[in-house]
Amino acid sequence: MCQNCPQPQGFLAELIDSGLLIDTGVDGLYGRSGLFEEVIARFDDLITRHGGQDGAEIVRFPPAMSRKHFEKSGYLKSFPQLAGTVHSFAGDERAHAQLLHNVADGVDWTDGQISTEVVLTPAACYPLYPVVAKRGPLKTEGALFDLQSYCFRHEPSKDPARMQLFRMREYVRFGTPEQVTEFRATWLDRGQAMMASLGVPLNLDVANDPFFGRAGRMLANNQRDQRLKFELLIPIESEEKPTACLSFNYHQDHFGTTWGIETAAGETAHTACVGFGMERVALALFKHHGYDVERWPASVRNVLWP
Ligand SMILES: Nc1ncnc2c1ncn2[C@@H]1O[C@H](COP(=O)(O)OP(=O)(O)OP(=O)(O)O)[C@@H](O)[C@H]1O
Ligand SMILES: [Zn+2]
Repeated sequence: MCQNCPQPQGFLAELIDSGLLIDTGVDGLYGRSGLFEEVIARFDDLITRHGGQDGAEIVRFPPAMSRKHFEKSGYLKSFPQLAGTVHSFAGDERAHAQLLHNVADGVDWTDGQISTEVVLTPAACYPLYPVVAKRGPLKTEGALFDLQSYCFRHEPSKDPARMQLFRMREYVRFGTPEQVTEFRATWLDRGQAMMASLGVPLNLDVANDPFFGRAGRMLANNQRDQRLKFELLIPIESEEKPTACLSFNYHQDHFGTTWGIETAAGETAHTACVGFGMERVALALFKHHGYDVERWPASVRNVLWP
């Protein structure tokens, strides 16, 4: 073991010692144990038990998306600091020899890399909008989707709840402003009831996204003032700064305009989503109920293992 490298501390160290998370040497990039995955699967099932009756269309994308779609989505305007792009080698044999030299010398070997047609998915719903746009105008009842994906965000941290690669389950609603705000109101109630049944302390608050730069601060203020984003917070790494485990976002016509998605009446569609941070919820359960799931409160076990 590296003697001079800082070793994980606090909750992260406990998670690694207990074997639930597996250290890779990169902050925010962890392997998961079978037990950790079992808890994720049980929570995934709980979400379906709360939302499955709404008739959402289930869609799963791999954890990468079209670079063209990503560019058009506007993500780089708001969050250039979080984006992860996929590059690849495309040189000749000389360039290959140079690359191997650079690797051996421990110097940057990536300058010859060229961008591929894929980038890493930043939020589970991003690959969906162009697909919905391509289908043409929505039906009168709008549309509802059930998504889950690994997502990448370049925000390396020692906080185990802030990962670089994590799973997000989402329900995404498309329709008129009334349809979409009703969906969000329903999930604000449901999400709180669902998490309360897991016996963890929670608190709902208005929030904003970490928009980049000076223009971003205005966007963030506007998002807060208009109450477009709510987060269900649970203390994980810190009591003072609880962690967003569920997010409820009303995008207004942002994605409808970006992608040209129309309602049945020919208006620009509004969208909203509820996002569940799968790893964050699992971490919250281990934090508040301990590492031995056999000893979790019976009420919580009954909810997860009905
Ligand atoms: N770095 C991360 N690691 C693990 N889960 C995350 C991370 N970022 C977001 N999530 C989860 O995905 C959900 C939806 O993402 P969203 O963009 O709304 O989060 P966020 O507002 O960026 O979170 P935060 O404010 O903590 O950065 C969040 O509610 C959270 O549970
Ligand atoms: Zn974030």
